[in-house]
Amino acid sequence: MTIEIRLLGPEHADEFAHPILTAFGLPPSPERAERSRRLPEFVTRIGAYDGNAIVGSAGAFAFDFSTPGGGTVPTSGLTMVAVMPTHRRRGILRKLIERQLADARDRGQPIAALWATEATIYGRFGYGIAAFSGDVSIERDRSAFVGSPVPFEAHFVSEAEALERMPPLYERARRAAPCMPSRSPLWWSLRRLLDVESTRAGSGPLQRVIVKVDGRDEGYALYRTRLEMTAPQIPVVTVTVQEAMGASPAGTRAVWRYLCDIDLATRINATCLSPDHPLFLLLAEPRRMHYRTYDSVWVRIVDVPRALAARRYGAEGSIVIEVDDEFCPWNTGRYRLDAATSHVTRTEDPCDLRVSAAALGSAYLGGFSFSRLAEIGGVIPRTEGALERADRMFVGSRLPYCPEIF
Ligand SMILES: CC(=O)SCCNC(=O)CCNC(=O)[C@H](O)C(C)(C)COP(=O)(O)OP(=O)(O)OC[C@H]1O[C@@H](n2cnc3c(N)ncnc32)[C@H](O)[C@@H]1OP(=O)(O)O
Repeated sequence: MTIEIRLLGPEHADEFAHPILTAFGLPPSPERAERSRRLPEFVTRIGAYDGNAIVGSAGAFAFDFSTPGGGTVPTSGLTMVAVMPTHRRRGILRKLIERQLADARDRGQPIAALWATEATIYGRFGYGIAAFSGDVSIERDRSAFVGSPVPFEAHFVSEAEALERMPPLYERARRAAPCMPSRSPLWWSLRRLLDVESTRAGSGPLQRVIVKVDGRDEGYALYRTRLEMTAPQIPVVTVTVQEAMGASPAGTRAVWRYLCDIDLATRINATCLSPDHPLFLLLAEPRRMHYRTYDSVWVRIVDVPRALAARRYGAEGSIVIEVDDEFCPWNTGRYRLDAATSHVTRTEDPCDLRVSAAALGSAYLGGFSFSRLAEIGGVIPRTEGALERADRMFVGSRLPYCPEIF
């Protein structure tokens, strides 16, 4: 059996989707394929072929992730990875990832990122777990906030208004937290604001709300409601939040207060909230949001010097990091990082820290300290105080947070 790896154009979107639809048990959807064709972020479709039959696929979005300190880094967002069950465990995934990372390098994307279906798959390719998220189900009758209330106004907006007023609020939030992808206007309309039957999962139409504090747009909510009548004629409404974003602390407080005060609602459900989400401090009874966590984004460093130069650091000083990278051998070597300027140079100087590619992926956005990673072996300190110095540089004020599964 010879497997050929081919790059596919958007005109092959239907064929490209075949392996992932088979894996997830979904029927072909011309509408979904058309939407994916139109997304400017969807730049790479890789197919694995056995003769004329597609037997594996991997796609990649091109977007910019926010980095600690308010910068951004071009990112290859791996998506729709699947190998047909008839062809599993013959090395096809390995070939697809090799091609994805070569493609990312050609495009000048210093990092790659993904959401994994199974956490056991991607570590071997140098992806490190970089962020966690959680789902909540807030008990509305236990949703009192601590602190002083913030007066606000909430307004329903049309899709066109949402498309104009929500992206700037998202951008303000993105500057404050690492790991948030940039979004084109089409990403907004084809993914975030999309309101077709297949996206509703039994709930009602998408509600689009902007909250204003002191007369200024400060946050937004995208959500649906679902009414069920329980005996004896007791209405129970569940609010399912697609995205709720505050552009400022006041905006965050206002938008969640709005959601928690919707009449008839008993539960407010939301997904993809960061482990340091403000709700942990806003709610008088944070336990009553029933936060359940899972690994979210995995990061793979594709180009070490460019990736390190694309973020800011929390302490000054310099450090020499030696990277071991079997899968992307061009990364292997020693790098001196000057934290004040984010300047990175290759060096032959003795190293302060040795890190695996996956450990560097885990530390890059500040989700894990080098000290913590050293405890499980992905980081080896070579000089006195190196771990503490690296931690002061890399760990930011916010945990990485990706509000959306891609
Ligand atoms: C970013 C995303 O899109 S996440 C979506 C991932 N896709 C899915 O979950 C769909 C269902 N799963 C599949 O289609 C396949 O099992 C895939 C794509 C995960 C793996 O494809 P395969 O071609 O079988 O993988 P391949 O043979 O290249 O294996 C490479 C290595 O990964 C290991 N591996 C592959 N899949 C898994 C898995 N699910 N769990 C644990 N290890 C795995 C293999 O054992 C092999 O290890 P080795 O290098 O030590 O020998």
